[in-house]
Amino acid sequence: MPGPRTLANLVEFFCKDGFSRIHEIQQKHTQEYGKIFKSHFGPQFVVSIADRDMVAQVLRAEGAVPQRANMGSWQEYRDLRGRSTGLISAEGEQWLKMRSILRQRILKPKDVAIFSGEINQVIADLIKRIYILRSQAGDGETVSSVNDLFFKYSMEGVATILYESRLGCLENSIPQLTVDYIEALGLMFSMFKTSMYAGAIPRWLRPLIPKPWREFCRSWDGLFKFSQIHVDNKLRDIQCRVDRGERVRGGLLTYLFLSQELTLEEIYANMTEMLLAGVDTTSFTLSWAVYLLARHPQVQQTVYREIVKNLGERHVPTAADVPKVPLVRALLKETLRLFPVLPGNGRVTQEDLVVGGYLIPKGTQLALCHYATSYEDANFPRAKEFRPERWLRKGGPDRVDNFGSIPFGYGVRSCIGRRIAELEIHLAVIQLLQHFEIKTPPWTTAVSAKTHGLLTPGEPIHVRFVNRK
Ligand code: HEM
Repeated sequence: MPGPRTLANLVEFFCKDGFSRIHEIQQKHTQEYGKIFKSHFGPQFVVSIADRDMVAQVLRAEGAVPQRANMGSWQEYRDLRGRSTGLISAEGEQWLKMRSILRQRILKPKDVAIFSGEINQVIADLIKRIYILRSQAGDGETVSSVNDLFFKYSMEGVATILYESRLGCLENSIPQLTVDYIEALGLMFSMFKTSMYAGAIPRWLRPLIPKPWREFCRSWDGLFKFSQIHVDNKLRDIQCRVDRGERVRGGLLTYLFLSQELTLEEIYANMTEMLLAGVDTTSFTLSWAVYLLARHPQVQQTVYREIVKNLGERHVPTAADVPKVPLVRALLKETLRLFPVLPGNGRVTQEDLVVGGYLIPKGTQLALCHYATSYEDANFPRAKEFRPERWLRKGGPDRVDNFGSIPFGYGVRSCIGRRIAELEIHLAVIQLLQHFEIKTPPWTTAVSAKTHGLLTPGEPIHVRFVNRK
């Protein structure tokens, strides 16, 4: 099997900061070595697959308990601190148990549709915040770095559903606990790269290169601490109500606490990992969606017209309204095709497999190159262009069997927070367009993507929010 030489790969990643260009390297390697190629990352051997049909073959063949990657370093941290694993880090029976409990509460659209009201309250705060930020700008319209704003929105939105409580991220003065949390999350975000180093550097080298592992542990400490405080606060509240003999109803956390299907440590771990998985992913996607709308006024106008026609200028939408505006859904799909938050995903083969004519032994780490397949003209005609309407056509790319763009993954191990993210983004896009015409300030240039664990906007995105006439 062809592939880059080990030394070339090490130089590319560790000396030329290939970690921030993983998406481009995927495309480059695909052009150089074909749609299936091998690479070495430190001690890790990886087979990369950048072909839609081969990706489909691998994912369709997976069993009841797929493994995404070697989570040794995550597991080691949890053992060190006596913590449980959550959905992302757990494997085998432990994962299966937690997944089957959590999937019953948040995986179906109707499970999260009930949170429309809570999310709309967060959106009302987001819009208030936009008015405040705009009024502070020289032109009275520009919000600098919507990345920051949407980060706060996503965090508030996810936390509202996960912790059943508000954090105050969109307030003028953010509570200290939340500030600490944002810091912990920032640390966690910077951890992605550290995490790769921590995983790639063998244990015996740690005394010589201690920083990645130390930072890795420090960021996890911060994340667990934040989550635990919020979970404990909510659980105390629930317990008081139970003690008072009240009939307690609530969302996910209330259910998990009262049903006792998960241990307290498992609840902490899952809340921590879901928050980790849910904030940046959603905020980057919303930032890109708004960026694309600003740069494509014609598309924006078409989406806006559909909203006004089918929902009205001021109607506050709920999840039930989203199917009435198919272009909004198409916008999200097209945004995630052009900027898949996870530019690549992984699977460890559970059986020997023959893919692309090669025998891949059981236990091999596969890298599924979603970024590369998303930009292939054969999968998506004029793939570089932003054309949300491509997702509307019958028989178009939005087929269940199109593995060219699967931004939430596929199968039993796919993203469990998909419906939460969609709800947050769909409702926010509708209301933002109802309130504002979204434009780019004349002084801004194109923003490119970089990989930072996730595919993120490489620079701040500045946007003008112009009042609708
Ligand atoms: C636009 C937003 C999001 C995108 C693009 C995204 C994408 C993904 C992808 C690609 C995976 C891997 C799936 C696979 O291996 O097949 C994943 C897993 C996961 N996501 Fe998301 N995600 C998003 C938002 C969220 C949110 C809001 C949450 C939680 C509230 C969340 C929680 C998780 C968890 C816990 C996993 C691991 C599932 C498991 O291993 O069983 N994600 N996500």
